[in-house]
Amino acid sequence: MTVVRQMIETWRHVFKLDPDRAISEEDLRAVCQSGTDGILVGGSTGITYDNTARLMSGIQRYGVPCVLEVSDLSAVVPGFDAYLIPMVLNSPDPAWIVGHHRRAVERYGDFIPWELLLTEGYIVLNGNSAVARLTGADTGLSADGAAAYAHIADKLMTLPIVYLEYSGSFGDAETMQAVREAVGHARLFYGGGVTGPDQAKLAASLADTVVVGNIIYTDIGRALSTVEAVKSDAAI
Ligand SMILES: CC(C)=CCC/C(C)=C/CC/C(C)=C/CC/C(C)=C/CC/C(C)=C/CC/C(C)=C/CC/C(C)=C/COP(=O)(O)OP(=O)(O)O
Ligand SMILES: O=P(O)(O)OC[C@@H](O)CO
Ligand SMILES: [Mg+2]
Repeated sequence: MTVVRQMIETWRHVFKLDPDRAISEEDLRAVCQSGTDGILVGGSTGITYDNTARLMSGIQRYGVPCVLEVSDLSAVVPGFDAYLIPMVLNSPDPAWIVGHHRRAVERYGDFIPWELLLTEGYIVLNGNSAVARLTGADTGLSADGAAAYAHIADKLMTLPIVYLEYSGSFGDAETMQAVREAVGHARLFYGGGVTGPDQAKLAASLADTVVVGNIIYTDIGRALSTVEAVKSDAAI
């Protein structure tokens, strides 16, 4: 197992910071010193080399693991602890599954530090999210349909991460349960609509790793409260 795989195996809670959104120094420090297991840097639109590099530098002052979730080839910045590479499994457009990836591998070739890369099999389920619009993901899946993608990612593709993505809204319980049952060896990431302790505990009871994003920018206190909620053993 690679070092970065070992690292994510320990993650229960991570914050996702978007290079395209402003955050104060005070809030950045609070997020980085919150006791979270890592910071994911990522977003689906407006991501540039400069805003990504600036955010990376800000986070790295605090010593928390800092990982780039690559969404744009022009914004691959050296210096992160690891690179997560999304594949949107329920997109009908192969560009979001392997197309951009082929271009990236052609472009970076021998310079790719493969031991720092991990692939994420995304299942995108909130049709109103930016990532669903960008990738045209088929968000009308039943619980069984979502679980089928999870089986494909976990068993046929043996991906290290299955990412159940409801960005902007909290997930459907039946679907979350079905995906949980389908994922065996992969790490199950859940993200979407975790805005306080109750949702954080519920997500933590089903997923291995809970990702908290948008609430950082609207209510920092509630965002910080999710760390302890996820890391405490009790599930609601
Ligand atoms: C020396 C050195 C560092 C070399 C570089 C090595 C390297 C990392 C090379 C790249 C290798 C590679 C294969 C790259 C893939 C390139 C690529 C562009 C792939 C496409 C990825 C993809 C499917 C993107 C779609 C969007 C997506 C899934 C983004 C993930 C993050 C996400 C869902 C954010 C949420 O978005 P947000 O904007 O917050 O949405 P809301 O508004 O709904 O909140
Ligand atoms: O922004 P939220 O809704 O918390 O979702 C987190 C993350 O899964 C987004 O990619
Ligand atoms: Mg977001």
